[in-house]
Amino acid sequence: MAQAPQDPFEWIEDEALRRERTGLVRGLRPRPADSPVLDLAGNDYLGLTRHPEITGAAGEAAHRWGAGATGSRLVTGSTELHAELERELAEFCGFEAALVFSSGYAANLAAVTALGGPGSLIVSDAGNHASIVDGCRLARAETAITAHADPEAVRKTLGAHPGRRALVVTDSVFSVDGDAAPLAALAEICRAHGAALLVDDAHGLGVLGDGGRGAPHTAGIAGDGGVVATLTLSKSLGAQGGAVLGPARVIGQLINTARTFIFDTGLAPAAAGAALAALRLLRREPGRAARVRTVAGALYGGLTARGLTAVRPEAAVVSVRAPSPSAAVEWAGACRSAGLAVGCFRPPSVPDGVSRLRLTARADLTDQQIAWAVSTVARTAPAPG
Ligand SMILES: Cc1ncc(COP(=O)(O)O)c(C=O)c1O
Repeated sequence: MAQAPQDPFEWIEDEALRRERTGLVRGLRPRPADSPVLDLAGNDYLGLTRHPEITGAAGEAAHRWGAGATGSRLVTGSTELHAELERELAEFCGFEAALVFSSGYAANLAAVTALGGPGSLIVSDAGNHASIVDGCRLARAETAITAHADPEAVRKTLGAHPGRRALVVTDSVFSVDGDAAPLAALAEICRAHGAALLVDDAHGLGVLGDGGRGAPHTAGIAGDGGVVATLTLSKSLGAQGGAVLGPARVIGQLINTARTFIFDTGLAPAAAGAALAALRLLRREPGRAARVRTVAGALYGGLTARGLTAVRPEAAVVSVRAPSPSAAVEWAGACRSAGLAVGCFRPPSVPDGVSRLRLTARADLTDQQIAWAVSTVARTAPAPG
């Protein structure tokens, strides 16, 4: 008798069961447009995503150029919006040239794979964002993972491979804990070893330094011939998309070899228009960057004064330690029920044993909202285990 055919997705149920047992189930919930919840989970650091100037620019761009880019820019060409955005981003952050991508994720895949090819060495910080990790996997280079924010480990690794083409890659501000990379030291080490340095400044743009020009500019390394940066347009600029900034010859190399540029539809005109309008607004109102840092400091100060363990924030991310994945989920849920949305980080987004609530500072928060957010997080905290 013929056997009943096997269920091709039985394994999914086994995995789902395992996630349930370990408190790691993820799911989507509806997001009403006019939610009364105070949002400290998103990355709208400058409070620009609903700013009428930005949404207006997005609408105008879509009206003029279409809702989508319709293809790769190598096929359909570059709109003046894309060109202006690239010119102004590069100039603002202190680099020679820029190239925009459909996301920060795609920008990181592009930069890591194009600059760290087969035969080369990539030296990547253990705390780097998943898009860098994936870039390393796709690059087909030898990858050395170094201890978190440890320049001496980078020096030692490069020293063990003299004369080898090498790329050192790091987040400027790390996504989970909001701590900073030692950029000046890394740049000096890279210079001494003839290695390139790639800095993912997703969390620095719009927040760090003079008017929000970002971490490489602040560290005084933006114009170095060996330094390249990646950005996202989806956090401080309130839009969507990503960019790579660096010497013109690096940008030329990306246009010719980066698969996420060549085989991906270009950045949507609405996103390019919104990001450009946000960048111009930031230049007009540079105080927004400093305000984000003040708000982050006030959140951190309030939370630690109430006995919670948090990491001193370098930019907008304020990370609070949770005792376990399930405690983090319950804590974030209790905050939401009280009207406060906070991020909840647990494995596999972060290493085992590391669960966090993450609050993101926003320039448009009032002092009253900050005080209320602090008291809500403290009041809903799980009892110390
Ligand atoms: C450090 C870092 N790099 C890259 C990205 C990816 O950017 P995007 O969301 O634009 O793809 C993020 C976003 O979460 C990030 O935090």
